[in-house]
Amino acid sequence: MDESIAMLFTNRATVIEAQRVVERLGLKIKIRFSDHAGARGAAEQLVEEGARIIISRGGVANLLRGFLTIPVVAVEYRYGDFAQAIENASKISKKIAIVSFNQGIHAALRVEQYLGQGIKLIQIDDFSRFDQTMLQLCEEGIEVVIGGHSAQTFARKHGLQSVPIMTDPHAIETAIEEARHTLTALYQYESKMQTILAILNCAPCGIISINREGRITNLNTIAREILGLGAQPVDGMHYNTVLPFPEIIESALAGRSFFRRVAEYRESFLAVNCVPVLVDGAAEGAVISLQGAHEIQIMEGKIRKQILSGGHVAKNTLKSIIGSSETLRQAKKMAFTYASVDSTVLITGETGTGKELFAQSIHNASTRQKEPFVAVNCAALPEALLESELFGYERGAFTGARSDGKSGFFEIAHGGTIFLDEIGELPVALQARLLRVLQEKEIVRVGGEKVIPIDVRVLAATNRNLLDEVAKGNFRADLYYRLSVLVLQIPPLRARGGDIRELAEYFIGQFSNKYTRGIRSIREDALTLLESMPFPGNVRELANLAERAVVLCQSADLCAEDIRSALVGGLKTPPESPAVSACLPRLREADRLLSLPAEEQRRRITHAFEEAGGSQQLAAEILGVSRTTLWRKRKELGL
Ligand SMILES: Nc1ncnc2c1ncn2[C@@H]1O[C@H](COP(=O)(O)OP(=O)(O)OP(=O)(O)O)[C@@H](O)[C@H]1O
Repeated sequence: MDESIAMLFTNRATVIEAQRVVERLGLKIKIRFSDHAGARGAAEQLVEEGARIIISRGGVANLLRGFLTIPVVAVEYRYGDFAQAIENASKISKKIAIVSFNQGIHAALRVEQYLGQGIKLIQIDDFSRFDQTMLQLCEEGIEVVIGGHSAQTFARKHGLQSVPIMTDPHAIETAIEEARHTLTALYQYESKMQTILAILNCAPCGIISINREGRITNLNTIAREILGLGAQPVDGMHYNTVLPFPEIIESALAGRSFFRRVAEYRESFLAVNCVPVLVDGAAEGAVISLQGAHEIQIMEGKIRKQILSGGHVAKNTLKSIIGSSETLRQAKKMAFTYASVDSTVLITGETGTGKELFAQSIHNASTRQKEPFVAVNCAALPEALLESELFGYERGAFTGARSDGKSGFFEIAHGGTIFLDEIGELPVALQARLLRVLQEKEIVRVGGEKVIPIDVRVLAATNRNLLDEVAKGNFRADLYYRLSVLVLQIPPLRARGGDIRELAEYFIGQFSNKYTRGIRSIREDALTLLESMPFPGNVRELANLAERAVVLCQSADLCAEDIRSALVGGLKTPPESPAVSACLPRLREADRLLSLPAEEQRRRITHAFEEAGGSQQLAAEILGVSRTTLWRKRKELGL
């Protein structure tokens, strides 16, 4: 630390005294002599050499404080210094004047009172007054001047005798002590400042601090980026040259805090927080934090992704779609093409054909693949809940609403894809809202007012003929056209020829692994049987059948008999006849379910539920329909 202290004196005696002190204390402090004229240059040189604090005396200390930006410590004049000087001066003449800068005057006053000799005491605060002071002293008959280096020089110039004020070594020691304390405080202050700067620069938002006058005292790199300031120096500039929301800042300077204010800035928006810096209850300045709307959206997306990881991801890709029939290959090719654009796709096809599989694959082949994929089954949620689930709700929107509100599926899907399955089931009132969202690309939460911009690709699916629904007035024509910018038709399994074989092998292999059944092969009779079946529940039905057959299979070769066992009401009853034809009516029964009279449908569904012990999934499997079809049916039938 001592290397950062330097001494500069214009009096050789003081230099010698200081050298003695420094040597005695074993310090490494630089000591320089300079005449009065060269003091400024000598001080600047010392700063260049690394001095962080300078010790000087009297008028020179005053002079240095005027232009140096580092602290200057003055060696004090002491009572004894003056007493000694007066004694020396008295030997020359009794007509004595002490000419001192203000620091010395208090010690000198005590000497005058003590001696009571009518010694003249002159306080000087500016070099320019020396000449005039000496002239006046000559007129008054003064013969000896006691003073520092400057006073002595001027006294001699006007023909007066001069006596120096010597420097007490203890005063030098005290000055060194003071310099060390000041340096320690300076280091602590700098370390705090550097910490604050580091905090500012690692904060994920722009931060600006201003003083009471509204002048900028600090701003971090992100604030520069947000405000487009480049490297332009802004310290000391008034905030209104860069920040266009004076009402918030002025209120903060009056002591109020603001959080999450939205301010317009260059055709975009900024989220602004602004808090006053309070000292003894009064605002001494303010700190403003800024976030660009775009950055907030990116951050939100990342957070959402972290929170939702696993929950809203699409697992499947085009590669996971099994089957090489021409119709399926065409559908895959079209899906791949659709993945390269951002338009809405309407995916149509019978239940269980793989519409969601295709939706996931489109998402995963698109540029949004790293963003959320949110699948919503419009038929599976009660109408009353669907709106708030889709669009979210604002704090206190309805009784029981979580106090902080909730983001809806559209917000969750921000940056990614939303898959609206069973879109044909969307209530008409929500159809109008959805249309607005698709057109405006922004949502307003239920019970809220704030417009939230969203960037979401919409994929919708239906197993209904939507145009028929439009004709019946159940589906808005404008929404239909908005959704069907691109259409992807997934062919039913019966139109895919060889796919049944491929899929059967795939599913049997999968379930054999899952249940560790060790099935080595699938006998040709099993595959032929499967190929001869109509599969109204399409791939889902085939997968379910394969699962049951694997569980029932007792050997390493899965045969037609295992398939037949699986067909008969699932795991319970063995088939009465091994003939393929005997199996078909059961499948067709499932197929027919949907066209049976309502009463019969009701009976069968109730029965299936009883059989399934209340499980919707199992009941759907027993009936050979998808869960959502079953859900829809139950809703229609009021079950
Ligand atoms: N080509 C395929 N390859 C592998 N698995 C498939 C294929 N097609 C469908 N599946 C599987 O069949 C099941 C049903 O598919 P998916 O849910 O995508 O059908 P969906 O048409 O959306 O049905 P719904 O209309 O009932 O919602 C899923 O388990 C899916 O993984």
